[in-house]
Amino acid sequence: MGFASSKQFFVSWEELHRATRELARRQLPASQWKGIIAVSRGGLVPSSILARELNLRLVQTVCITSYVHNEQQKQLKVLSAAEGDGEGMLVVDDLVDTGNTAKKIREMYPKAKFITVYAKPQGRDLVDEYVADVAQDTWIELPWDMQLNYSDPLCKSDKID
Ligand SMILES: O=P(O)(O)OC[C@H]1O[C@H](OP(=O)(O)OP(=O)(O)O)[C@H](O)[C@@H]1O
Ligand code: HPA
Ligand SMILES: [Mg+2]
Repeated sequence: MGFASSKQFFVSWEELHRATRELARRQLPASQWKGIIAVSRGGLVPSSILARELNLRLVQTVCITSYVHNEQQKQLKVLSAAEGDGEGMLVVDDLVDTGNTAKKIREMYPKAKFITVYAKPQGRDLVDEYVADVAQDTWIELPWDMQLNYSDPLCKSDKID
């Protein structure tokens, strides 16, 4: 779990799909968009769903990796990036948390519309549009990071011989 997060919000594939379709609906008419820039990796699945819904065939990526520097500060490194200033493009990420990634994206693509599925308070003003609010102290568990597991019932039945 991420530091500074005391709670967890578990997102199923169905819920992610529903929320991302809602995000797509809000981007109509699709004719205003040239394509999508997916913020890899978290933005890849939402971008695929958006591209299908909006019938956009141009899907590019910006590949950013973050690592913790000096035990505290998150540093970002851009491994590869779609060219241009983002004009006519939707830049898509799964979520905004502290807003570090969003700040970098805005610098790189000042003319793009930056959208995410989930947003926490610290970063939400940096996003042009998002679907669901999540509290700052809550870690979002995304479906590709989870698996189905057996869960014990709340009450165990006594064994009958
Ligand atoms: O608002 P922030 O605090 O910057 O956090 C949000 C970013 O963090 C996650 O990506 P991460 O850098 O963990 O890499 P990933 O997409 O490859 O999982 C998420 O996908 C966002 O891109
Ligand atoms: N969940 C998953 N990845 C993240 C989060 C989160 O809440 N915040 C930053 N990266
Ligand atoms: Mg990411």
